[in-house]
Amino acid sequence: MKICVIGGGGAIGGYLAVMLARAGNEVTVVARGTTLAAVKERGLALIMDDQPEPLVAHVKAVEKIADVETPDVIMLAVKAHQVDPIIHDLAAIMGPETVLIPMQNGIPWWYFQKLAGEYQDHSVETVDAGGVAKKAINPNNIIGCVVYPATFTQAPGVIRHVEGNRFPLGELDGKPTERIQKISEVMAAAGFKSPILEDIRSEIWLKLWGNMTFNPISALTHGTLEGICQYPLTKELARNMMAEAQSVAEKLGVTFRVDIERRIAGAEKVGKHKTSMLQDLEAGRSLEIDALLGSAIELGQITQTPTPCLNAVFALTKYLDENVQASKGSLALPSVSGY
Ligand SMILES: NC(=O)C1=CN([C@@H]2O[C@H](COP(=O)(O)OP(=O)(O)OC[C@H]3O[C@@H](n4cnc5c(N)ncnc54)[C@H](OP(=O)(O)O)[C@@H]3O)[C@@H](O)[C@H]2O)C=CC1
Ligand SMILES: CC(C)(CO)C(=O)C(=O)O
Repeated sequence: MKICVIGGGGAIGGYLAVMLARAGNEVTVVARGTTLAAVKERGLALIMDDQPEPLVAHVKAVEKIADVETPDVIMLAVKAHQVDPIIHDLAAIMGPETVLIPMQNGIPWWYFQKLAGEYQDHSVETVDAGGVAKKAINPNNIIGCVVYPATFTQAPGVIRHVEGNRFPLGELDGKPTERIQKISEVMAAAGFKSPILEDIRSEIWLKLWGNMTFNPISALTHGTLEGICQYPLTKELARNMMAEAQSVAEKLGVTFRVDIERRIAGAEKVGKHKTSMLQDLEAGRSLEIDALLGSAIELGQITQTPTPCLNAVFALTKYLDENVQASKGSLALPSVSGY
C-alpha cells in the first residue's frame, strides 16, 4: 500500500512509518528541520524493548506535502494545532479514493460529520476555527482512528516505543467497508492491532478521558501517569473531570465500555510515563490544550452541561502555555526523570 505519513518523523508518525515500511508498504514521510535531515541521512529508527537492535527503515522523506505522489492512505500524525496550516496542501495531494486517517488525540474536526441527529455537521471551533478543515476535506475520504500507544522522540529521527500497539479504526458512519477492512489488515501485517469499530466516537471519548485529565494535570504538576493516579488529590481531580466529560459525551449518544475507576487503573499501569503534553512543556513547545480539553468544554457548552473542573484546569493550563510561549520556552522546567 502507498502510505504517506505527515509528521512521519514524530513520536507516533515515526512509529507507524517504521513498522509499515518494514512490512513492505511504500512509505513516504513528510518531515522538517533536523528530523528531515536525520531521516534522509540515516533513515528512521525505532527502539523497542523487545528488540535487541533499533528497527531502521529507509523511507522516502520530503519536506513539502506537494512533493508526495497521491497515496492510497495518508496518516496525519502532527499535533492537533499543526493541522490547520497544512490542510489545504494535504487536500491537494488527495485523489478521489485516498483515505485520510487523522491521528490526533482529542475531539477531531470531523466529529459531527456523517453523524445523524441534532448536531449533524456542527463545526468543532476549538480544533477547526471557521470549519476550515471541514470544508477542505470530503468526509467520505476520512477514516477515524484512536491512537493508544505511547511513544516519544529520543533524538531527531529516533523514536522510542513505550507501550501499546492498538490503533482502532472506524468509518464515520460505522459501516464495515472493504477499504477499512484492507487498512486494518495492512496495520495487522505491520504488527499493530486495528480492530474495526462501529462507533469510533465512543472510543475517541474513552481515550480522551485520559488525555483531557492526565495530560494537563501532568503539565501543571510534572507528575507521571503513575504518580498522578497514585496521589489521592490528583486522582480525585481526574475522577471529577472524567465525570463531567461523561455527562457531556452521554448527551451526544456516547457509551463508555469501562467505568472511570478502570480507566484510571489503566493509566496507572502505564507507569512512570510522561504524557505527550508534559514532554511538550519541557521542550518549550505549544500544548495541545484546545483539542484535549477546550473541545470537551465546547461540547459541554453546546449540550448545556456544566464543566467546572474542566474549565478550571483549562484556564490554568492555557495560562501556563501562554507564559511558556511568551518566554520562548525559558519557563519550561527541566526534565524530572528519564526521558
Ligand atoms: N506521543 C504519544 O505517545 C501519543 C501521541 N498521540 C497524539 O498523536 C498526535 C501526534 O503526536 P506526537 O507524535 O507525540 O507529536 P510529535 O510532535 O512527536 O510529532 C509531530 C511531528 O510532526 C511534525 N510536523 C508538524 N507540522 C509539520 C509540517 N507542517 N511539516 C512537516 N512536519 C511537521 C513535527 O515537526 P516539529 O517537531 O518540527 O514540529 C513532529 O516531528 C498528537 O495529537 C498526540 O496527542 C496519541 C497517543 C500517544
Ligand atoms: C500517555 C498517553 C499514551 C495516554 O495518556 C497519551 O496519549 C499522551 O501522552 O498523549
